[in-house]
Amino acid sequence: MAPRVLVSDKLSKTAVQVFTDRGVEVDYMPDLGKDKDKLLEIIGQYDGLAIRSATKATEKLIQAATNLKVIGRAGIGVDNVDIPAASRKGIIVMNTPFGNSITTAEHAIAMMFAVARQLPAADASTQAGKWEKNRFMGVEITGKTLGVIGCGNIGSIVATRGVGLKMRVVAFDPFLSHERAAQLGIEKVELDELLKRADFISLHTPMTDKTKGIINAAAIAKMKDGVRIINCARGGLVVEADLAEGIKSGKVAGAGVDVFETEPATDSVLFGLENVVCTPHLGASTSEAQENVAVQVAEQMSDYLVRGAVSNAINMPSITAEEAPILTPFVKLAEILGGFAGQVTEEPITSVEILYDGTVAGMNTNALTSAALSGLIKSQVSDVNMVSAPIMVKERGIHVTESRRDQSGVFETYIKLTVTTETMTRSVAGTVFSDGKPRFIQIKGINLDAEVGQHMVYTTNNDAPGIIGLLGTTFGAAGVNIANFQLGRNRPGGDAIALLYLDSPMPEDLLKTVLSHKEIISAKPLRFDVAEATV
Ligand SMILES: NC(=O)c1ccc[n+]([C@@H]2O[C@H](COP(=O)([O-])OP(=O)(O)OC[C@H]3O[C@@H](n4cnc5c(N)ncnc54)[C@H](O)[C@@H]3O)[C@@H](O)[C@H]2O)c1
Ligand SMILES: O=C(O)[C@H](O)COP(=O)(O)O
Repeated sequence: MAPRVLVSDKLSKTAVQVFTDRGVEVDYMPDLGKDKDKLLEIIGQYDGLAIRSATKATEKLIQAATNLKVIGRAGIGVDNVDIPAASRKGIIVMNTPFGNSITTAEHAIAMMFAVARQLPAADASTQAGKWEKNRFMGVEITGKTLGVIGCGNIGSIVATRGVGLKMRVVAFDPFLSHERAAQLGIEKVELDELLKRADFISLHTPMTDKTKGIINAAAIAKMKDGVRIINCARGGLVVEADLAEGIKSGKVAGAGVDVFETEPATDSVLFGLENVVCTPHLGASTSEAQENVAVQVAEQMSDYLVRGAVSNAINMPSITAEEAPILTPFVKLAEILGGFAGQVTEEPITSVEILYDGTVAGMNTNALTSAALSGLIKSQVSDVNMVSAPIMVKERGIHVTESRRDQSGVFETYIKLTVTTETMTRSVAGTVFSDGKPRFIQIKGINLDAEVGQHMVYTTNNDAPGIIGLLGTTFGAAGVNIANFQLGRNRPGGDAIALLYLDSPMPEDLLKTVLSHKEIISAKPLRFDVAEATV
């Protein structure tokens, strides 16, 4: 059945064509984002949800989204999506990080000019027939200092446009390197210095605990008299009441505000103040940007729903469409190894170590680790996948490490997963054969070569004659067919293990019978999510 996507915000209609061309059914309801109840009622029918900023993907909506696999944001900010809730539910959240950057940077520059020359007020006055030539005395931009807070995709475009306008540009961004600043022709400075030096300040950070309210009364007090502030990033970055005070006192000569603490902003302390230019979150609103983000999000969502490729996901490592088929058998292997460790380990796991050896070490190991963790935790929680597993493992305080090395043994490639609890360490390794099927090749350091089946049993015993016959007879007597039987031991007469691949699940009373044999130390039925053997 074709996957179904709901578009609940005003995306360019080109998105509909992209979805359809790629075999995805799409319902285009651009005003639905505002109708929370209706959205809640129908969201369960969809595999994908495509949004802009009007739809709020809250925890409540996510809980109701029983089939949802992906939320695609046609734009940059994902603060309208409850990412932890989506991750816990295994839903990928993706955005389009570049599609509207130029457009938004241009809006910030437009705001800077509008504020420097009071264009909106001058326009309104002129069209009202007042001809107030003396009222609208502006300032030049050339030679002024532009302070950019947050110098990522948009901030760096604003910065270079500033340089092009013959401004001196200083930027505050803890993640901006001096080399990158030099490349952009700007100066990297600390926040206080930026506040002290800038004639214009433009904000371009995401909304985080650290950036919320970054422009408040204390910050404004440190600024130059007559500073002009532009915010085309997120409303909460500026404390609106403090900015309004700054404007009223004359400390701040003007502000360009595209984003508000509460949106839609139908009322604000900033409305009606002298030289405050407001737009209704128009930063990304050009036909070019909207076409870019709509096409991109529809391509990304379709690629994921149809081909398993992941790009620009906030909560999952990327997997390209080219690598998806190569990665798939290894994703399965990693999940099986995690599944084995999760099912046989009966005490709390404190750490997991995953070793990638040989060719697999050069693959997308982030995705493989997510798959291994998903397998590991599946025995404890029913609803987990590669998106939710890392977060669940973290919540359980399990420490995860990854290592890679060049081919070190007879196998061209293998994955080894080691789990540690308070009392023991257990490892399991596996590989993918040329038939694309996963195999167990080592358990507890004991070599073997076992196919993976849907129903399996893992037993341990002291190496002694007659165990194969004993297990064979016991399973035969219970009418359970053994499809494959693999044994291994560390030394003659030492620790021995057996992995039995069964054609049907192991009945409870058969397990009791197996455990009643004094030669058998432990027996654990296992289940793996692989195709059932045809008998
Ligand atoms: N008005 C609009 O319509 C519109 C359109 C697009 C994007 N946006 C918003 O613009 C903002 C920037 O988008 P972007 O694509 O440039 O993001 P980005 O991730 O490329 O850049 C953000 C930059 O902020 C920096 N940063 C993070 N924490 C910081 C801190 N505490 N102090 C200083 N810098 C910090 C990061 O290092 C990064 O370089 C986002 O909030 C986004 O949602 C608004
Ligand atoms: O983060 C973004 O991309 C912008 O805020 C644009 O939001 P919009 O899609 O609602 O215009």
